[in-house]
Amino acid sequence: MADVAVLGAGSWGTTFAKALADGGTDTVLWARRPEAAREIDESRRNTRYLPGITLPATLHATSDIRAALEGASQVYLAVPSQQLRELLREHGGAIGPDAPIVSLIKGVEAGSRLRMSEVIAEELAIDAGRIAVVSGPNLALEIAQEHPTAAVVSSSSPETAREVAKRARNDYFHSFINTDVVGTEFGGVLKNLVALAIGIVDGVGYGENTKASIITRGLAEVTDFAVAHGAERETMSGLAGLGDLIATCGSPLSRNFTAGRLLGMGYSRTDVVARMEQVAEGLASVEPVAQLAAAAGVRMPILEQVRLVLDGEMDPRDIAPHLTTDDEPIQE
Ligand SMILES: NC(=O)C1=CN([C@@H]2O[C@H](COP(=O)(O)OP(=O)(O)OC[C@H]3O[C@@H](n4cnc5c(N)ncnc54)[C@H](O)[C@@H]3O)[C@@H](O)[C@H]2O)C=CC1
Ligand SMILES: O=C(CO)COP(=O)(O)O
Repeated sequence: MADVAVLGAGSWGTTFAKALADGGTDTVLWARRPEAAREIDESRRNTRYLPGITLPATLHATSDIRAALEGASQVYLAVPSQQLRELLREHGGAIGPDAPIVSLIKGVEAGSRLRMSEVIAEELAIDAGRIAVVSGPNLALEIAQEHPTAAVVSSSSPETAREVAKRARNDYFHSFINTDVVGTEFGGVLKNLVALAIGIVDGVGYGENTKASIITRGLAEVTDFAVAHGAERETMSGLAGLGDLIATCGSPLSRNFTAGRLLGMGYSRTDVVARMEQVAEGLASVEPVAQLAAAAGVRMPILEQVRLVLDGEMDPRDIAPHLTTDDEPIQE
């Protein structure tokens, strides 16, 4: 029986479990595949997702989800967004009645268009104050290599945010707290879409001015969208907004950047999906975010152009000149 459980042993779940264990928290990691759990437990490696990383001996792994959840005082979720509901439906009953549930996921559910904290509240029928989300400039492999960084833990309950942040910290990972769950979650979702755009123009061969223009206008777009959905504007200039935008748009480690780059090089959406070995959440978020933006009356020209490129309706070379869809100059 461990003190906290992390569900999902991909690159982020494994890295986050390592960070918790390195901070002194007794942590168990649940992997769906028994051979993955065995490799982590016996060899202290997760070669598929974190090549070259030795995991701490204090971190344990299992493919028995009920055993992982037994007695866990906090539960961290690190599966792809489109798989979360099914996981909770099947195994949510094994989660202890008071344990805070923490989403590490950066996506929205297609169809329902719900944020992950909303999926958790709906599926587990629990109060929002028991739910927290973590977001920030957190490229998994860098953190697994112990490069220092920070994140923000957000919950409508400051007490829950504090309890989680006290665990989710160590010498190389620092957690701040806030109560703006909407802004913190949407920051993590929307930077993936801007990273797709940056990847596309990188794949085309455009340079730094193009990328800086897209990041800057992207932040304005992300902020308008998040504020229209109830977020605080300041959150978008924090770690979960600007911070994550900088990290994700500037790094070849980003899967969203990589997926965009392939699109920019001329690969189709189908080819890109087939080539990605890890989840690039932005690909699944484009449609639901575009629908949410339309419903809220928020104009998102960069997102719109990413959607057109993904659908094969726009030549990637045309994306950057159209930072706005207006013919008339508009106020920055
Ligand atoms: N990798 C990173 O740098 C970061 C990722 N995230 C977010 O974390 C979430 C997870 O991403 P990664 O770990 O990076 O993805 P990944 O592609 O590296 O791993 C996903 C893991 O989920 C497992 N999985 C897939 N479907 C499942 C299911 N139905 N039940 C149980 N397990 C299932 C896979 O086997 C795999 O172990 C995403 O929302 C991502 O945006 C957030 C911050 C950093
Ligand atoms: O969320 C991340 C960095 O903060 C990881 O980005 P990618 O999912 O694009 O790899």
